[in-house]
Amino acid sequence: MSELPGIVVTGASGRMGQMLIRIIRESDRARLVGAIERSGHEWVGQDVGRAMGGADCGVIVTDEPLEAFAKAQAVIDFTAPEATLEFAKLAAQARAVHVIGTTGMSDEQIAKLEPAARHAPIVRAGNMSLGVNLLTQLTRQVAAALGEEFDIEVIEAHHRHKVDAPSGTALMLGEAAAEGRGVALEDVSDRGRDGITGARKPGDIGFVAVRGGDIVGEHDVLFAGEGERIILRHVATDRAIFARGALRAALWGQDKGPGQYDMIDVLGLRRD
Ligand SMILES: NC(=O)c1ccc[n+]([C@@H]2O[C@H](COP(=O)([O-])OP(=O)(O)OC[C@H]3O[C@@H](n4cnc5c(N)ncnc54)[C@H](O)[C@@H]3O)[C@@H](O)[C@H]2O)c1
Ligand SMILES: O=C(O)C1=N[C@H](C(=O)O)CCC1
Repeated sequence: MSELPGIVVTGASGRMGQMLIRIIRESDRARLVGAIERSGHEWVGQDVGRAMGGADCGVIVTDEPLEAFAKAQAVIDFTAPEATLEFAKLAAQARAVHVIGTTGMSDEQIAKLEPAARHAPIVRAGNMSLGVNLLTQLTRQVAAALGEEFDIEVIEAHHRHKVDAPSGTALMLGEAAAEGRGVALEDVSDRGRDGITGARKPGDIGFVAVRGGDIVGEHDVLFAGEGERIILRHVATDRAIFARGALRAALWGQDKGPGQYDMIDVLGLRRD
């Protein structure tokens, strides 16, 4: 029997990094072969099992990604935009599948992934859970059915440590709503109201971001009409849903050619 795919986790000490390491170590379909942290981080040089408060697992945290990627079949990366751009180049060099969960990337940064995707598969999604990816489909359908007499607002809530807004998930849902309406999100997006804003513009898609405590991630897509409202909601209560989705993407990518993919591809939800 051939060896299980080897996976490297970047941002090993982070909320998602630790969850990913746990899920991969529990899996009988993949092996953890590397853990990356930024230079100077106290975990560098330590066994990642021990750094996480358990027993040694034989994987030493390193700040030398290329060396680690060269031994792997996939890299799972939930870090920060600039780090992810660097990891994309290195994963492409190693011909490893790069699964990107990092959010808050600008359009310019996303465009910079293209050269890497010419050499190896990249799977990127602002939310790797099955539930949210299904919700994007429902959002597109409802937006297409309702028309502009229903105002669309995407309301998201996350923990106090989150650094980007709107969340990657909120933007996915906004994109889906815009697609359903046959418009470009950038033309109708309303992000951040303050002061005398004037009345709501018909057709706008609004975003509201709540930050507090330990909220894992909650998203409502509100369709507000005259005399009635529809609310599509996803509530995440456990980061394991994102980690399981990312591992699924890493395994799915093993027999795919170079290119950019998302979780709709991984989950087989693409319609045409
Ligand atoms: N797509 C999804 O399903 C999903 C789910 C949850 C979180 N996220 C996103 O994942 C990212 C991380 O979230 P988090 O809550 O784990 O954050 P976090 O701050 O807990 O972890 C980020 C980790 O990345 C590390 N890091 C930063 N720069 C690095 C570098 N150059 N080299 C190596 N490591 C580096 C940090 O040291 C930290 O350990 C965010 O963008 C978040 O929005 C996405
Ligand atoms: O905790 C976070 O940060 C999350 N980020 C993703 C987003 O921006 O949508 C997914 C949910 C959790």
